Amino acid sequence: MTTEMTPGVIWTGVVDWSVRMFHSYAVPDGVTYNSYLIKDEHLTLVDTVKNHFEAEFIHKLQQITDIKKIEYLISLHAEPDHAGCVASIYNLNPNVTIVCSVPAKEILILYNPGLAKAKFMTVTNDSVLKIGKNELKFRMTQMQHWPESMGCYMGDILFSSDFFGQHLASTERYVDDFDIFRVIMRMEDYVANIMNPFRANVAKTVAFYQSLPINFIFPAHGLCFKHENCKVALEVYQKFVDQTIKVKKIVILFSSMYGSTAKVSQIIAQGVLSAGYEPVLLNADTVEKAEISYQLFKSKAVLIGSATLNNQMMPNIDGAINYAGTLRIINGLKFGVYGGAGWSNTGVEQIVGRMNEFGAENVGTCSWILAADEQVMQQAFELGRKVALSVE
Ligand SMILES: Cc1cc2nc3c(=O)[nH]c(=O)nc-3n(C[C@H](O)[C@H](O)[C@H](O)COP(=O)(O)O)c2cc1C
Repeated sequence: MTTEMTPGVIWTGVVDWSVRMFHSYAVPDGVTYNSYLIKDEHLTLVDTVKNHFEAEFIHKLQQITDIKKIEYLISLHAEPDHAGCVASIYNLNPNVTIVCSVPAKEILILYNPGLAKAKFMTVTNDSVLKIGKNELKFRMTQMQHWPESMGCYMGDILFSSDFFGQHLASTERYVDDFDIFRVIMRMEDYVANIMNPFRANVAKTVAFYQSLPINFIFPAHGLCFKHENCKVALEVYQKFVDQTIKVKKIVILFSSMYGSTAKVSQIIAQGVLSAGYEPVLLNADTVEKAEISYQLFKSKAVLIGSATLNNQMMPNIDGAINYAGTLRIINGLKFGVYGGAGWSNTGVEQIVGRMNEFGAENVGTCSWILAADEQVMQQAFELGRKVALSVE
């Protein structure tokens, strides 16, 4: 199926319904790879799809046009989920001009050496491409994900590439026909897991996009936005760059072997609640790292509970801290640590050190040997409360 998004712009993407893990990023609602065909005097395709879907993609395009008639292929981002069929289009139509940023050209050729012979047009913020009645302008968004990404805009339409994207598989194309809260949640999850390390650069692009007279946003993943709903997408990114995206929640992340650390987590949650914050309990052994990162991204503080295993913190706590830490989600968080051990509480000490390295601020710890008695429970309650009260 293709969809006419607005007169002259046709969605030619594919829906990846069954994917659940995407570059180690859990995507429980699947993924969509969006591509758009602009019908103007010079037929123009904006992005392709992941190579696994080449057959479906080419079939779709052939239903609506002769691929040889495509004059420009705009490759906003050279990552294979969007540029995976650039070579396929070139092979069917060697006369096509591939329009991309300067660094994208090199990446596209590295991925597909056959493209070395293709016609390229590299563009910058000052470039204008006339395709007939319409003209395309470009906005470099380099190092706001990858080093070569860009957006492009045509009148009141913004083709935003990964900006405003969400990992969602859907038969609907516009947010208007979908659950908008789910879209917002998935967009925030995308920001946490992909965009967060690049906040300072993203802020400049958001300011620029806010200044455009946008009436349609066509991202490279997920649902699209039109009219008033464009504000919804812009607002998520504005809150992200303004650092006002957090809500009154505190994550309690734990991993336990024989249950004492798990049991204490419940008491910690009571302490958090007593201070007026909502506890979000996440078992690191059953919740995906991407979900943990999203919850930390939305939270004002974190309490981490871990048993000691072979003198270390539990492995899934280690993995979650590293994943969120390198995404810079831990930086600036207030935190408490708790946990049980058999003879020496090195796991708790190790977590404090790791969290400090990632720029978080320790508020306190609570530890015990083998079983948590009533005194430990009281200390745990106080720790939960203290961490919550430490948040401004
Ligand atoms: C495989 C294994 C390795 C362990 N290694 C350590 C250790 O290095 N240091 C320690 O103090 N306790 C160690 N323990 C003991 C646990 O930390 C202890 O049972 C603790 O109470 C578990 O907390 P939990 O009830 O939350 O699982 C180990 C236990 C197991 C099963």
